[in-house]
Amino acid sequence: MPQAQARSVLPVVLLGCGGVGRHLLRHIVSCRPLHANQVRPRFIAPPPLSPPRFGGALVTRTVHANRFRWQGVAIRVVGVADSSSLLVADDVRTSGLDDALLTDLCAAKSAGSPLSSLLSRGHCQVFNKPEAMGKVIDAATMLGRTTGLVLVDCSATNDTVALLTDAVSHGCCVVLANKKPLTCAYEDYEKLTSHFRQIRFESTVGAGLPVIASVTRIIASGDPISRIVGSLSGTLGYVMSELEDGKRFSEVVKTAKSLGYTEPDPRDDLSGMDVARKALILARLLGQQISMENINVESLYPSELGSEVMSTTDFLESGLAQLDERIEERVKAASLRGNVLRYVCVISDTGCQVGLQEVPKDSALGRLRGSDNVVEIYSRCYESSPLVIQGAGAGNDTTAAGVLADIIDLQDLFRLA
Ligand SMILES: NC(=O)C1=CN([C@@H]2O[C@H](COP(=O)(O)OP(=O)(O)OC[C@H]3O[C@@H](n4cnc5c(N)ncnc54)[C@H](OP(=O)(O)O)[C@@H]3O)[C@@H](O)[C@H]2O)C=CC1
Ligand SMILES: N[C@@H](CC=O)C(=O)O
Repeated sequence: MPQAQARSVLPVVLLGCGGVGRHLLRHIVSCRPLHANQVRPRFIAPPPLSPPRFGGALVTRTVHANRFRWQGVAIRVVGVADSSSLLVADDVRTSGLDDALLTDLCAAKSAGSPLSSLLSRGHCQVFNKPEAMGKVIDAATMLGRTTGLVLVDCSATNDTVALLTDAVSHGCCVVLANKKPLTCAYEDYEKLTSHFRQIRFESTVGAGLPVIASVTRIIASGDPISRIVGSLSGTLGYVMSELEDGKRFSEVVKTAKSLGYTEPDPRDDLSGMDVARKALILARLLGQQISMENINVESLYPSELGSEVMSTTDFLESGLAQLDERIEERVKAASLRGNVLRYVCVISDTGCQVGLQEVPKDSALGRLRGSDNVVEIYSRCYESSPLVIQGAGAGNDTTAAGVLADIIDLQDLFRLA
């Protein structure tokens, strides 16, 4: 029978409360009962055995009862930041933002209100940038040395790299949905991942799909991975399969955005850069010391429609439609040959490429529908029959679920309360 409940408390600071960040907060709140009662055996070293006084059988039972305790987990959200400010609990060492406040925070951000609109609720403070980032470092320094802290990056910016690296060096853990900190300069990547046990980034590739976990396990087993091939963009997968049904490119891209599949600026998807980032994350995991410049990337729009020339809004309102005709022609040409278009990523010892390919309609890639990703991993053990991972590869819900699973996966590094 379980002994008295022991609990790990995981203090969390969330960077970014957009589509993914808000879903994460909702998942944290709704999963509290599940996590509190997590039935996971935890090994507790038994006390040294004294000579049996009451006979062997009794001693054996006592040792077993002591060996396993049942552990629950409590996630304490101590701070939430957006692009301009940080909402933080009054005393991050002892308290978090309560669930009612987190729920209201999600509603306020969805309605476009600033985090400061929640100040009247009490037990929290708001700091605006740049002071806000200093406060995150203060919390990371203090909690990293004592209880531990998980810094969760659900932003879509390069600006968090220094902060995350600093936090890791103070003993904090990091969980990423944001791919940019892992696709920065190689030296920065090395620093950030130098304490590999403290960092999780499953959702950066394939959203909630276990791609990183599978690659990491194969590497750990000494089975050399020779090639990874796949369709790693939920947005481009959705767009390409909708085009087969005769829909207009500009319309399906807007729908993909409304479904939460695209990056904040959909040009990140259409340029191939988002897939290239995923390819770089996987290639670096395989030990390749490469950077973005080493990846061949095919963009689906010309530089005249780039972010240096027009805003995201202008691109969506007028730029996107300029692409309809040329994409439609490519789809039709492929169809005449019995093929469909898929945005394919290939990572091997000889290089990384991401781009549009014609593939047979009845192939594994050709059969993909909607936002599904598919990844084939080839290694010595998986050479003639690759390991295949397939399923929903984008969306706020599944991505946030992947982030939450990563946070929970860190529980063994945290103290029991
Ligand atoms: N959607 C998906 O399917 C998947 C998404 N991801 C990744 O998840 C991340 C989040 O995506 P999504 O939620 O759609 O993006 P959103 O644009 O909806 O949200 C981004 C959030 O980050 C905040 N932010 C911007 N800069 C900073 C900063 N310097 N510090 C703290 N917060 C900041 C924004 O603030 P403000 O509210 O003020 O604008 C916003 O709250 C992205 O990196 C994306 O690539 C990964 C896998 C799948
Ligand atoms: N925009 C991305 C989201 C996940 O990384 C995609 O479409 O795959």
